Amino acid sequence: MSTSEAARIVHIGLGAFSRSHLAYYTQRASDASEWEIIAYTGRSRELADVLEAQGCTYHLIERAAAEDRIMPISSIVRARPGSEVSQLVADIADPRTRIVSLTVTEAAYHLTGSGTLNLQAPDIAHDLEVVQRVHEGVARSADLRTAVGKLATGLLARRAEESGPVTVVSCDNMPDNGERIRDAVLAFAGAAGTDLHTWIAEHVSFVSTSVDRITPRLGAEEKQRLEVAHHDKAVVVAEPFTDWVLEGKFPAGRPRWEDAGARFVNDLAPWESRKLWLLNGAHTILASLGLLRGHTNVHEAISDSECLEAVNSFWDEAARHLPEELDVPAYRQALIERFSNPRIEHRLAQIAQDSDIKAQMRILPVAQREIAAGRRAEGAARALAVCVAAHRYGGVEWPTLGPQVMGGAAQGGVPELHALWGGPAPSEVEQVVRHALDVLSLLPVSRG
Ligand SMILES: NC(=O)c1ccc[n+]([C@@H]2O[C@H](COP(=O)([O-])OP(=O)(O)OC[C@H]3O[C@@H](n4cnc5c(N)ncnc54)[C@H](O)[C@@H]3O)[C@@H](O)[C@H]2O)c1
Ligand SMILES: O=P(O)(O)OC[C@@H](O)[C@@H](O)[C@H](O)[C@H](O)CO
Repeated sequence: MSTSEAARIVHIGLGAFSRSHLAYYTQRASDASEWEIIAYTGRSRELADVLEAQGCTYHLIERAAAEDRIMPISSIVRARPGSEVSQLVADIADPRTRIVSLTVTEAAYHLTGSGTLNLQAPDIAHDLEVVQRVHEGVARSADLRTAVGKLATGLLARRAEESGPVTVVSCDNMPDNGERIRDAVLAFAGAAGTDLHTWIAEHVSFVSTSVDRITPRLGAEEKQRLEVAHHDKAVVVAEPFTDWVLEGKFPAGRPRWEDAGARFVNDLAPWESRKLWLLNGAHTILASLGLLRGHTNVHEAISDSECLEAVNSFWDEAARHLPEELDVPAYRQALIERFSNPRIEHRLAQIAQDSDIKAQMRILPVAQREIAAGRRAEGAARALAVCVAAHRYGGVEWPTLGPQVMGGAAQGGVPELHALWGGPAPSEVEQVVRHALDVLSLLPVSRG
């Protein structure tokens, strides 16, 4: 319930996931009545309009293989389109705001391969120009496009209004997500002519998190069916499993998310690697190879022995770089069951979006660790090769694809693999590319 005294979480990137995760944990905290979420979409307006028209409440359906559990959610009190930048900036600067959270997709951070803000990215360059023109009095911050630009501008306004400390929480599937958004904000502010280092060090905490709950985008038919059944145009469907691991301080307070199962740890890195490599890495492999092999959903792809084998050989390599205490065998077993849930329609095409950026964060680190340990990284190499193949040749039948990929190898490897790799010496890249292509050529494609 909205009260003017409630502490606020300003969320950027209202979508399916923030509604199955952040809103769920906040609603289930024992001090939920003291908190409210004001949510902005990243850029589209439809969901904000739909939610506002129904009082921002909606149903979360936890969909198990056997049955549904339905939960009304009401922790969001305002839903606005990301285009309302002036209001978003004012909300970030408002002293009632204690947390700013994000789920805007990995691509929205506009990072280079090494994790720094890409100041040349067209949308970032656009926003830097807007900030410059705002200083000159000839533009409004309302014209900002990127989450980084909006967040940096909101924090600048908070500094000007002396509204006190605040915590930024990234819930996007990226390693070191808190550190990356902090560095991106500092780089953006610096490029815009403002040094925020000292103020941020004293007033803003950037918390890193690992978020885990499969929440697919609904297909049109299912959306319509659920709308009729629940009189709700904004139903969210997620798997029953959920996990949230967080590292960092909350100087302005936070909801008691631990009451809903969240875990606060001193070192997020192993949790994050387990989740990003095993779950998201496997998703990226399934999306690439599964689409090439004619599948539509995750549960179909995981039941294909070729896909399962590709996932398992990548997992075997990843597991060597994860601590025993995290019980990787149990997590792997649980993942197979989660992926196999036939009532979760998680479309491979959705997961395959921006798969080049995702592969850099989910698969490449395992390949690099394996090579550093003197091994051939066969599973990771095959995974990277299928990502590149799907990215480059998606929709093309294998008989055409095979010779094209092999032709690329003859010319010194697939250029996208080189671009993806970024790290080790070229000879190692060649070795992995060749091996990956050998493996690829052994993968028969069954369609229809
Ligand atoms: N869906 C899941 O299962 C899941 C699980 C864990 C983490 N996540 C994280 O949450 C993110 C969002 O997932 P979702 O299911 O809510 O997706 P969604 O498509 O339902 O919502 C995405 C949100 O991000 C915004 N956005 C997209 N591209 C953007 C861009 N370039 N710049 C600014 N905003 C942009 C959209 O406007 C929307 O508000 C994922 O990319 C991932 O990082 C999702
Ligand atoms: O959301 P993305 O696009 O980063 O990745 C697609 C899926 O791998 C992802 O959404 C998983 O379902 C999720 O990370 C599970 O917790």
